[in-house]
Amino acid sequence: MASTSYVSSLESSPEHRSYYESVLYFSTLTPVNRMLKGVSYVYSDVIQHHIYPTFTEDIIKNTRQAIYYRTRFNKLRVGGKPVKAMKNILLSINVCPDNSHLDIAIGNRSVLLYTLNDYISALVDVNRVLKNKRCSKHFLLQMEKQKSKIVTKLNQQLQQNAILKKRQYKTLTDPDTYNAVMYRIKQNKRKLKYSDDDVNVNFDRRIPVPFIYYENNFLPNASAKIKISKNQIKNRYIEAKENVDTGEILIVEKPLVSALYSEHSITHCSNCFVRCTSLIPCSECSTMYCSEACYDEARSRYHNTECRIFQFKKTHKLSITNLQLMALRLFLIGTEDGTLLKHLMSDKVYGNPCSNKDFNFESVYVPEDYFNIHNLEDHYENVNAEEWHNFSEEAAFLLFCLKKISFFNVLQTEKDAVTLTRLEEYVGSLLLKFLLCVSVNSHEVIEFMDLRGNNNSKELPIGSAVYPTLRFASHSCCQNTVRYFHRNYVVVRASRPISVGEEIFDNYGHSYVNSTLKLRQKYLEETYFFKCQCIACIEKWPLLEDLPFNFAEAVCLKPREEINMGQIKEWSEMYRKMTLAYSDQAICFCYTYASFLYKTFKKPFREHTAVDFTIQLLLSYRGNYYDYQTDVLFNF
Ligand SMILES: C[S@@+](CC[C@H](N)C(=O)[O-])C[C@H]1O[C@@H](n2cnc3c(N)ncnc32)[C@H](O)[C@@H]1O
Repeated sequence: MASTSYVSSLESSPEHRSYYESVLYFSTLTPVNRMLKGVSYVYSDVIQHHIYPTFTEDIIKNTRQAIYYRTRFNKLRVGGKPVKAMKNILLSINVCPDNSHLDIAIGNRSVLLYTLNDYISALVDVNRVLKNKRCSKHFLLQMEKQKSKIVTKLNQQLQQNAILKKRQYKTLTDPDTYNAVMYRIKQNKRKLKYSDDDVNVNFDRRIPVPFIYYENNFLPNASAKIKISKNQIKNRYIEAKENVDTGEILIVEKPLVSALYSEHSITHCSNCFVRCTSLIPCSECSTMYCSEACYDEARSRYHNTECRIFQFKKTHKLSITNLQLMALRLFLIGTEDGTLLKHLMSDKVYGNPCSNKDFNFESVYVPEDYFNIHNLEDHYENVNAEEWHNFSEEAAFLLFCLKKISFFNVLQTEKDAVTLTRLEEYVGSLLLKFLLCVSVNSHEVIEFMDLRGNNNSKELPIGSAVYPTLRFASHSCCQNTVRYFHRNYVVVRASRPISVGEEIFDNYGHSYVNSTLKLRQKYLEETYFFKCQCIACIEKWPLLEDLPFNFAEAVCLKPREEINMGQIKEWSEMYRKMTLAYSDQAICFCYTYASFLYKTFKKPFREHTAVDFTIQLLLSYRGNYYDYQTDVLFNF
């Protein structure tokens, strides 16, 4: 690492420019020049001001530190403090180089997991240690004993499950409660599926990610009932090709890129976002994965280069934001770890990050093709000078990190210097472009927690992601879809009947129900650069508390005498008595009731909104759902 060249070049660099001077400069440039020159303009300021004084090569992995945390773990575990003990053993695993001490720490964690009744995770940990055979004979023997204890417990649990099922069957008379309980038992059973030598376990043992029933020939992650269309105002958007029923699945997909929020880095897999009590670390940096399979996938897509950046402890202290991480990953995936760079730079279209080569509506959509990454919406013409300045600084920081790990030396460009080479400048502009893309195309990934002990449930944001098909969906303040997550997969379903030719709408975070017209319009204009013209905005629908709620007051879509009011009364009573836990019956009833309401009464009506909420809540139980009473959960 030739850090000395920085010293000499920085000594001769100009005085640090003021922020306002910089923003003023950006205001004089055309949008294209901001994209092409922005990073080189701020580059020397960024390294001088933010990075250089503290940026030293400092590998995180450290056996001594790992042993220190393990010793603390042992004291805390024996002292009856499992949560603190778990945190310490995770830290030990996190900092430990890939040697026998890592196996000892993993074996120790297995013992704690066993006492917390988390047998599958305990088994996986033991199997990892036994497979590696790196510890002493004595320790391996202890692990063999631990394994037989765990397997016995798992068998007992399976038997208990069967007994519980029979007992519930006899005692439960209310069909809703019965179904909710059966659903929990089913979940539990799924969690208990294992084989004795499991190492690569899929920890998401709740409900599998659903299938798309009608396959789309062009959009591999979407139902055949939708297509991408285009108009002048919105650019691309999603449209129904056929009538869609309430509850139908429209999209199921993995992210193109995602990034876990750092506060969940020792409780969730960094690649698939599953909550997992037996995470393993990357052998070089502190990133944690649920399995070898996830680790391998991350390495094959983006982690090899990113890992070298993470290995600088100080980089961690400066902290890369989620937005930056996703932009970096987009860059690494799109350019195949830099191998395509020279080819792209000399390409007539891709050589200019501002060029607009449109999505190809007539061929099969391959999300990871550079072509499709390049055509992500970036709004480069709408970003103001101050934002350009800030985005340029963020891109310059990423570029600096790439230079620092010799990314460009491999590509045979000039060595470290403050003046950027043409290739480096090009990479800077791509990073800048991808930062813009991520800021308008990403979604927050949510986990749903049932905190029944506290009489409370909550949605926990765990990371962010860009989804290859969902990214085409426009916003509406009264959207016609509902979305939920399985790990970082997204599932999008219709939340009401959608007719052929109607647009499929997502919601970008502000709904007419809980956000005023002024607030949501401001948010959408500032963040997504458009003025919302959805029906709720045009008709100025009131907030939830001011909506009509009485069936007698609701405006009907057909003559009132044709409406079966007896049926409405019956369904509305059933709806009010429903248990708010997932069951197939409950969700089917809500779909039917929602379809009926949307076909019968004009929006906005409070009952529509209530059923929309219930559908979202019930579906949340199907995705990333955790129950404090039955799951082993840690929040550090
Ligand atoms: C996530 S992208 C959606 C796909 C985008 N239209 C495209 O062609 O890639 C978000 C952008 O779509 C446009 N958009 C989304 N909803 C819109 C709406 N209701 N009206 C007008 N433009 C909208 C805005 O330009 C927004 O920044």
